[in-house]
Amino acid sequence: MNELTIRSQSRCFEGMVMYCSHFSQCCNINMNFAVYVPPQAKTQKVPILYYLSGLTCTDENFTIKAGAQRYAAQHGILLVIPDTSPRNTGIPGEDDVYNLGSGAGFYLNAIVEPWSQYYQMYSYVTQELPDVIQANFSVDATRQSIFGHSMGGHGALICALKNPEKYRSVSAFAPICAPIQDEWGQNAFSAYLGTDFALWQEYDATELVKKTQLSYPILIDQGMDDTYYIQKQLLPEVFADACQSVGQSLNLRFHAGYDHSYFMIATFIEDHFIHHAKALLS
Ligand SMILES: N[C@@H](CCC(=O)N[C@@H](CS)C(=O)NCC(=O)O)C(=O)O
Repeated sequence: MNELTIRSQSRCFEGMVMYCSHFSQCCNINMNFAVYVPPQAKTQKVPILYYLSGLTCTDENFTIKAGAQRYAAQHGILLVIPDTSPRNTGIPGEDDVYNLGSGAGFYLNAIVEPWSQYYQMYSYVTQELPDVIQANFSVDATRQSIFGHSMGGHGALICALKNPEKYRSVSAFAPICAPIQDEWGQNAFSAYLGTDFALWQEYDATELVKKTQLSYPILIDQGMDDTYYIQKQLLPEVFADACQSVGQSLNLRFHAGYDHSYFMIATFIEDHFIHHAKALLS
């Protein structure tokens, strides 16, 4: 059940970048993910940091662009980078647009046919994938954290907020912060979740933080020249207001001149590792 196919592996900072695939029970199809196994895993069980990518990404974008392996090796943290959706499901139109279907799973469990047959990304990243990682790598499953970018930054926030005990820390680069209030979110939620507004709220970070607070601080970095920030797809201020109203600790940092790209992520990735290492290694 947890059998992995290793598509490729390359040595990196004395550890290993591995591209893997496996049959996912909950998504009902083969899924891809990338892993960075730090050198420390040769002799001990290491903590795990999940990274959820944004719209249009595969397991490759972060792996090749963020420069994360240097810091994962330094801190002895195993990185897991799932794909952003099931692929090649045969659902009509699945590859037609960048913000729905392939590359746009939104880390939720779809209830509307035909998406619901495959698009169970919330269960996949919070339950099935952690089981697969535990069964196949030298990890300490009691020590795991999560971060992500854009759609994946939102994914990280909801996974943490819905599971306050499961993760030790959370952070995000330019996350979508209030999907039920922006166009990307409304488009995806109506396709995947239908018209049940109460269910929409169950997958919205701003709504969730009003109900459940985390005992640890949330770190968010946002570039001020980010087109999607300017177009109000991300709405970090709305999330910040909700955090403030309920006393959730949030370190929201704005950076002049930075856009939505992986250049921004590469610039601030070290700080995110410091943030997570503090929680994972204490
Ligand atoms: N409008 C863009 C949206 C895609 C986009 O900016 N995706 C971000 C995440 S929301 C990303 O990480 N892209 C891949 C990359 O930069 O490597 C498109 O049509 O491609």
